[in-house]
Amino acid sequence: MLTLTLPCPAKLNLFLRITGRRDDGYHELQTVFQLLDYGDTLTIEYRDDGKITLASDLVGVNNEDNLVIRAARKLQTLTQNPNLGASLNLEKRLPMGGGIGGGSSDAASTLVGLNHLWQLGLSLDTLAKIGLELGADIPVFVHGKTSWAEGIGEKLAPIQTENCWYVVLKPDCHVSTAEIFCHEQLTRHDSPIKIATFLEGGTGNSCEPLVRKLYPDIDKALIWLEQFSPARLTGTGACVFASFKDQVTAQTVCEQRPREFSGFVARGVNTSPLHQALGLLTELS
Ligand SMILES: C[C@@](CO)(OP(=O)(O)O)[C@H](O)COP(=O)(O)OP(=O)(O)OC[C@H]1O[C@@H](n2ccc(N)nc2=O)[C@H](O)[C@@H]1O
Ligand SMILES: Nc1ncnc2c1ncn2[C@@H]1O[C@H](COP(=O)(O)OP(=O)(O)O)[C@@H](O)[C@H]1O
Repeated sequence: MLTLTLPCPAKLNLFLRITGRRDDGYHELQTVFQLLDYGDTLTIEYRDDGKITLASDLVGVNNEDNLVIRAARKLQTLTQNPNLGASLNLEKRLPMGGGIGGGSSDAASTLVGLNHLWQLGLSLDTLAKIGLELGADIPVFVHGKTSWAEGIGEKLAPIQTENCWYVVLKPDCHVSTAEIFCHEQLTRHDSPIKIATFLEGGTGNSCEPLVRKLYPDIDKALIWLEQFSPARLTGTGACVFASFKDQVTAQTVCEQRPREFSGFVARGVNTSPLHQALGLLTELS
């Protein structure tokens, strides 16, 4: 097959605790990455002239800085085969800087897709390690399973979460992950918890108090969504979310949102739509 069209699903952080800080400044976390059946779409066309090109509707990011191109070039360098190339086309649906992992998921689909198209035969573990050098959130999308995560998000253990629907709201602001992690008021010493505590529902997002204070629009979105179901920040924001038992209820809530928030409804999935599209779980895991 010479062309692949692949999903790049979003994630939510169902909770987020910051348990420490490494010598390199990166923070150690505990989180659950919940994959969603909603995301960007990446098309990859094989080329045999060694060129890598990208067409993208992402505004504000140069192609050379786009994680898709950066991931493709990194993999190409490792292959040491000057003929392997690709024309990539990225259709963005996920808001940038939303804490829902759009750029990371695009990069993961690039790595997994090119591995397939270029017939490199690299394992998901190897692809995840390559991805981790580009961003802490890439490994979970490479492995493609809703997971309990530790370390900086690279130590992953798949878990099964309840089958539910999420309303995700994006206030009209952009949160820089680096800004939040550098902030002096960030809580950095949460005690580690066990999975049972998460399953009992006794957890939150440690970035949320600071982000709410710095971004009043996010605070407003959380207050609005709380009317319907417990609401939370994902990652370092800017998106907030709440879960619902069925699609109709979630859609009804989403449609009532104040127009200052964009939003979408998505189903939580335990296996990534990317892996379902490629039938990868049996082939590579
Ligand atoms: C904290 C999370 C939770 O999902 O936030 P979101 O980005 O999704 O909101 C992520 O792990 C983020 O992952 P990602 O967005 O890939 O972060 P990176 O590009 O690797 O890092 C951006 C910057 O954030 C800081 N950073 C990031 C992750 C981490 N565990 N500790 C950090 O201190 C570092 O200053 C780094 O330079
Ligand atoms: N394909 C891409 N999609 C989104 N952002 C990208 C992409 N490539 C590079 N970026 C950069 O990565 C940053 C984080 O983007 P994103 O993954 O959407 O946010 P988050 O990490 O908050 O979920 C953006 O601010 C942007 O500068």
